[in-house]
Amino acid sequence: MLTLDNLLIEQGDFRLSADFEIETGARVAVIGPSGAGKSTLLSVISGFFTQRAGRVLWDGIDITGTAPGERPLSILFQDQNLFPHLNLETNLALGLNPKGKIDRAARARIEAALERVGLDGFGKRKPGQISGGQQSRAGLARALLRARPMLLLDEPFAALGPALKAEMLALVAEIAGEQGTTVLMVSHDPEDARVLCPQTVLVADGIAHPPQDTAALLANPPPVLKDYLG
Ligand SMILES: Nc1ncnc2c1ncn2[C@@H]1O[C@H](COP(=O)(O)OP(=O)(O)OP(=O)(O)O)[C@@H](O)[C@H]1O
Repeated sequence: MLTLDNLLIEQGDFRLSADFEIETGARVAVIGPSGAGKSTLLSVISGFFTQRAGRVLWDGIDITGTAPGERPLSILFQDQNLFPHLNLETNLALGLNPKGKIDRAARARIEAALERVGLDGFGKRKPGQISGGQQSRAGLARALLRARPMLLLDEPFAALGPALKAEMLALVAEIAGEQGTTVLMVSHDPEDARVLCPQTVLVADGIAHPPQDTAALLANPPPVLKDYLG
């Protein structure tokens, strides 16, 4: 279980509070107006940005002071955070250990992860030598390989066409289901929330609200969400 305990986030004039829990294995969309603080909330959970007050806990253990790489999570951004000068094999190996060392066991796991996302035989290619959709798959393969309890997605599939995006969301659902992964996904597309996430955290007016039923929220959105959805 992820617990955001009385979090207060400040960034210049910007303030955001969050005080709720997310059950293990839940899939939760994070939606709200541009600039509301969705990415910042994910940065605090992943440890790249430090909150003003409050704590982040995983299964009751305080991870507030834990370095990003040591937290029980993987995070995927739109650019898939792949290193352009390294081939996919090495990019994936860096998900396993910080030096990217590839022994026989690691190679087998990397090959299995690439195969799982439909990229078998692509290990020696660099990110620039594959398509955007394939880069998304490679990013997901690295997250899959790390097999951390939480997967944070910050609009990783926003640049993909509708068919590819649907395919990636289905792949996330499948892999998260198998590994029991807790998923938090920032998206501007309410359809993504509908498809992947039974629950949604609404971030608006300085508050990250506790998770609520996605279908009910989208069927009857509060004014701030209605304005944003158009
Ligand atoms: N380095 C910074 N210094 C001060 N304020 C910042 C900084 N970076 C972001 N902000 C502010 O923090 C707020 C939250 O930004 P954030 O990127 O988390 O919003 P978001 O909901 O993810 O937006 P979007 O949907 O447009 O990506 C914004 O109002 C932004 O202007």
